[in-house]
Amino acid sequence: MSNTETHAFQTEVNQLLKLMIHALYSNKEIFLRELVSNASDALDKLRFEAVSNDALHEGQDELAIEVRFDKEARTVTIADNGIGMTRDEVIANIGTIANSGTKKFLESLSGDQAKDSNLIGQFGVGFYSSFIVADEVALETRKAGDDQAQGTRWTSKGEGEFTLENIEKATKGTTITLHLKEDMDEFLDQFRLKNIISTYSDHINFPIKMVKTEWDEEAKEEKSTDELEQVNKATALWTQPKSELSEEDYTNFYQTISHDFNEPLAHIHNKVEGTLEYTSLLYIPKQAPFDLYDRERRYGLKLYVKRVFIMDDAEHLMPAYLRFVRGVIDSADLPLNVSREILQSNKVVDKIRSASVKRVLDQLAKLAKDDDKTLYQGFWSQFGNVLKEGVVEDFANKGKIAKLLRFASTHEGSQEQNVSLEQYVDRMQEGQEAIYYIIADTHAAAKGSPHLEMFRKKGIEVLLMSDRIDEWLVSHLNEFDGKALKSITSADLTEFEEDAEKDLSEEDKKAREALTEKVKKAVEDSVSDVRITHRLTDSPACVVTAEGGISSHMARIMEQMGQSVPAQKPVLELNPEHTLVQKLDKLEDDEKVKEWSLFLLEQAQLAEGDQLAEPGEFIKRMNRLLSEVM
Ligand SMILES: Nc1ncnc2c1ncn2[C@@H]1O[C@H](COP(=O)(O)OP(=O)(O)OP(=O)(O)O)[C@@H](O)[C@H]1O
Repeated sequence: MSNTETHAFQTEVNQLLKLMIHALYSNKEIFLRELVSNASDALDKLRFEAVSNDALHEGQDELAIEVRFDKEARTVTIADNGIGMTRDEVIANIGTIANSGTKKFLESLSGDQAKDSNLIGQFGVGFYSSFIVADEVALETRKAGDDQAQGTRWTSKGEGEFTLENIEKATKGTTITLHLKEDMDEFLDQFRLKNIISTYSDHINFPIKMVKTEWDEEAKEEKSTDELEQVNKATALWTQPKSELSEEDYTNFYQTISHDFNEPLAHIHNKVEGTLEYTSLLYIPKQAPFDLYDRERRYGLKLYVKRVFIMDDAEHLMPAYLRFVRGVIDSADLPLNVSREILQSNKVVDKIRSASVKRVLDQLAKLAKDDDKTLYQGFWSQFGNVLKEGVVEDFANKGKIAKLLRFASTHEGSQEQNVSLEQYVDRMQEGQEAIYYIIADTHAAAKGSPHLEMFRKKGIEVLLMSDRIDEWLVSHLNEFDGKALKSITSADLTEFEEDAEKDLSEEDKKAREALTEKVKKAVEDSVSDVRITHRLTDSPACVVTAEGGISSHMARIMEQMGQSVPAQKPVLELNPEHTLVQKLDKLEDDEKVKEWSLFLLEQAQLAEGDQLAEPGEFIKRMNRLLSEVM
């Protein structure tokens, strides 16, 4: 029974294919790198599974990839004798987009081809890159260990649908045949294909073979022989000494394992010998993938044991906050049958992990120190928010990570996060004890906050934070270089009190006390205290968080996350220099005092980005007060 079925591609796949063909046209030879990389993964998987089940080899001990071309049929074929796929796996893997990150990527496309072409760099291209050069693709596969009658053929012209049928396939593994488009004859050439393989796939861990050609003197052309020859070095790149590897080798290997066609930002290659023996080749990408914040996102590290691939996404080898790191770790000290469970609590893994984390952080510190800041700033804009998680997550490296943080600040005035805590400390004023910051929902709200007025006047720098994670960040980063981090919206800013009150007469002090008492009585249901402010110059009032309380910004985040937040009353601070407050001070009618006090409280809450409990009441009150003065 051939059991032929035709399936429609998910609509997104069509969209993706079109975009890919357009965006990668000038890079079209990468199709071979992608297919060889998939073949190599399939061989890796077979080798790993065959450790516990030798029968999976089906008597073929050599694992290899074969690349052939046929000038008459105009095809290029890539075959592997790896793990293969069942019919169900073909349906799940090829022609469907199961990965939620990919779905999000597709949703973000604008439909404008030029703009979207830039985005494709954030997405791994993989199997679909076949359609850049082919107008018809056939994939024949059989799972290792299955009966030879259980093979599957998948064919598609890349235009909306694919067909599946059952076939007999004598050998395990996958063969992909590309029927080249009209203008792709350049790939029907031994020299060209060999050249692409040695450029991109020289260090694939398995032999890549092609049919040997010989010069035919009579016909005056290269003729195929019956022999196969190996066309790549097939040495795992990470086992080579650094001195023998070029930047280009490192980049090509990165692109092979990551399916990213950007260059990496940096690579870190180490061979460790001694009590522990392992090699690590870690890459920091330039661009964040789309699913960086997806909880189910795969990690980018591959684990090998003595050059045998063990697993992808080895999440125990890197903490979550460095989940963007890609690369390979090859250990000589782990057993081949190591499982994810074993990795979770294994001393060898712990040591490799902490050394690898240190290497990545050191590399980042090196980049951050560069005279040319563009690379580090580029990194920060892509991965800064993920790195901040490290302050919360990685106690041992908190100090190192803190040095890598970058913030927007009143010193620069721009939205770009480019000020380090070290720079801030260097610029601190004489006698300044704390590092001041403000957190708001947006950069504009932080920058426009009335709380900054006094700091501006005194010329004290304030860090402007507006990322979602910043509240957690500062709650775990109490100090830097011996200086406390202090929110300028917290009630506790006593260091400025003395300065503000030193020229006041006793009489003035008493008058101010009377004012705060009067206002407190008027709005005592809504506030925890009323004080004279030290932080305002232009605004009449502001609200601050009571000591030990949760900031209103934090309360909002917690509410959005569905957590219950205990009701809290803010502290209302009044600016005695402001006309409105001076007029309020002169009012005698209790009702009027209450109206004006509530009005000042509510406008201060609005300036803070808080939601008013009764916005309608606020409007009514404001209109009443306005009509009185008009
Ligand atoms: N030669 C092959 N042998 C066995 N399975 C394969 C082969 N080629 C592809 N696959 C399966 O199809 C899946 C999808 O391949 P595809 O190239 O689209 O993406 P990918 O390799 O998973 O990676 P990425 O999303 O990083 O590009 C693979 O994960 C693998 O399970």
